Amino acid sequence: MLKVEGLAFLDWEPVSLQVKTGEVLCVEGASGTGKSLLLRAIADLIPHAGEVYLDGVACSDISPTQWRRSVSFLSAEALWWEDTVGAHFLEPVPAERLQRLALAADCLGWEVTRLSMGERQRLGLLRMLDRQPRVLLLDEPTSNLDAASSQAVEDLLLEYIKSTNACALWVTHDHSQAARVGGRRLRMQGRRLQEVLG
Ligand SMILES: Nc1ncnc2c1ncn2[C@@H]1O[C@H](COP(=O)(O)OP(=O)(O)OP(=O)(O)O)[C@@H](O)[C@H]1O
Repeated sequence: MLKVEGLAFLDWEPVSLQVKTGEVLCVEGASGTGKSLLLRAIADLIPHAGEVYLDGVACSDISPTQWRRSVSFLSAEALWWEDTVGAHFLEPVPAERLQRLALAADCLGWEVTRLSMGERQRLGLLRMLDRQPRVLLLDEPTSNLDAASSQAVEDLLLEYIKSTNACALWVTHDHSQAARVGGRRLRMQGRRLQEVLG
């Protein structure tokens, strides 16, 4: 479904990989090894060589807006550009989703400036799902969350991926999270991406 061929950025070795429908591929590696750069290159947010295909369609053959709507990058620190939370959403957020992530029922009416780091992260995730992406590029999606909130986010993401036939590349520093959510695991080391065996 997602095919990355010879994707090269800065002086990292070219990356080739495939992520199948319904699959979650975890990316681990020490800080500064290039995990975020990899996700940003796949989302076409930074200059790169090589090509990325979604269901056989090359990124270079469609508009950047179309690509990023389908292949969505979630930063650990999501940006907010409107004054209120709700102005960032295209559709009403189901009350059940807010409740699952322990978010207040009225939080869409809040000013963005009042949000805690954890609220920003959980709402950033809901904003991404609001666009119904096919590929989720998740950069430490639970880095600001406590254990219970992290579990709720993992459950929601896995349910979304399964029910919509999406797929994900999931960057995490948490080995237990990688074991819970991922099948295949990859590691960034020495400017190259390697498969973690066993
Ligand atoms: N435009 C750039 N030019 C040169 N180096 C860059 C550029 N952008 C990022 N870097 C460097 O590339 C390296 C990898 O950055 P990246 O954000 O991908 O790391 P990471 O593996 O996601 O780290 P962390 O786990 O700390 O989030 C860092 O040393 C960063 O300073």
